[in-house]
Parts: sequence; C-alpha cells; structure tokens
Amino acid sequence: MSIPVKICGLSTPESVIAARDGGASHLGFIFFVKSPRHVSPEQARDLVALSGDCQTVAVSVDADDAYLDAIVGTMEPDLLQLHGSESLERVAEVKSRYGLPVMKALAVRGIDDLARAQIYEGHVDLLLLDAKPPKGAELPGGNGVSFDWSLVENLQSQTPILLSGGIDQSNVKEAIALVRDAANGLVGLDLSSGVESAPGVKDMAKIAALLEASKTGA
Ligand SMILES: O=C(O)c1ccccc1NCC(=O)[C@H](O)[C@H](O)COP(=O)(O)O
Repeated sequence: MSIPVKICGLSTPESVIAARDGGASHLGFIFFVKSPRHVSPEQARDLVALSGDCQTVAVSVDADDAYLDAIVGTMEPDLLQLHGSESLERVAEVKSRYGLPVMKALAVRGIDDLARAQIYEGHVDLLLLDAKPPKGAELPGGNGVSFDWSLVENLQSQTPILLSGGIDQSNVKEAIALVRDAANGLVGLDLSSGVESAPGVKDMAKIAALLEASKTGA
C-alpha cells in the first residue's frame, strides 16, 4: 500500500513532472528568498499548471498578509504550509483569511518539542514534524537532517502528521515502516534534499526511486 509523500522544494517543470508521474501526493513550493529552492508566485503558478491531481502546497516562513495574498492570489495552492514560528492566533488568521487548509511545521529535537505539537491539535489540518535546523543554518527547513524518530512513539495525535527531515534512499524504508506501523497520527512523508544532487537541484532518478519505495516499502 502506498503512503502519501510530499516532494518539497520543486522549482522546475521537469521536477514537477517527475514527482507527479512518480505518484507524489503533494508538491511543495518554497517562498523563502534565502532558500536555493525559492520560487516567485508567478513561477509557482506556471509549475502548478503541471501538477495534475497532486495537492499543491505553498511553503512560507512567518509571511505577512501582503506576501501571502500574492502567493495565494497568483499560485492558488490547495494547502498552506507555515514553516516559521506562527502562533495559534496567526494560524487562525491565515485559515480564516484564505479559507484553505493549513499544515503547521514544527521543529523537533527532543521530547519537549513534541509536546508543542499537541498545542496545534484541532487548530490545523495537518502537522509536519521536521528536524530542528543545525546551529548556524540559514534555513528553517530543507537542511537534510533527521531528528530521533524513536521520539514519535510518544506521540498521540488526532491531526494527521507528515514525518520529515533528512529522508533519503538510505532511511526511507525505516521511515515508511514507522508510518505503516503508526497508530499515532503519522500518515505520510515529506522530503526535499534527499531527492537532490545539490542544494535546490532536484534529481529526477532520485525522485522516481524514492516514490517507488513509498509504494513497495523496499
Ligand atoms: O526546503 C527549503 O529550502 C525550505 C526553506 C524554508 C522553509 C522550509 C523549507 N522546506 C520545507 C520542507 O517541507 C522540507 O521538505 C522539509 O524541511 C524537509 O527537508 P529535507 O530535510 O531537506 O528533506
């Protein structure tokens, strides 16, 4: 049985097509200028035109209304991923302003970070558990590092969760097994660097291989 997989940081038609045809459930587009994966709302709109049946996700970091207005109005995403330190109040504002489902990303290093995830329960449509960025990192996500996945055993969430951070060919089998065995809310995976040949450069063969693994678990 295949599990939902979001491929994030797509910025070219080739990579969108590879993710779409490989069976990705969600396609993520990054709106964060410091990221090598950053796209403009207009670029995202053109890429979304190739997205087929995939859910399209606009990833922003503590964005203000003006920027979100431009993103939503131009690209028309299916889902908003908030990858900064957005409060519950800000999440509620965003949900009501755009009428779109919201996925809140949370940075995890230790057990206390998972406790914070519970705060968003019932207020967001999806949660994404990502690794805390390494010291000095410029990006809040897309760093290719994992957190200790054994921590998710402590989780009990009614809100569906995507597992993220440093998933690649070397550990995807373990990640899939975690999702398949989970009775705690984990429903799928999210990844970016693990299907790249260099930061921001997606590798079509890696995308195809990872998505194939998500179907077979092998
Ligand atoms: O990927 C980025 O460059 C990025 C920049 C700013 C905010 C979020 C970002 N990525 C969000 C994602 O959903 C990534 O897929 C997630 O962090 C996992 O990335 P990776 O560890 O590289 O698989």
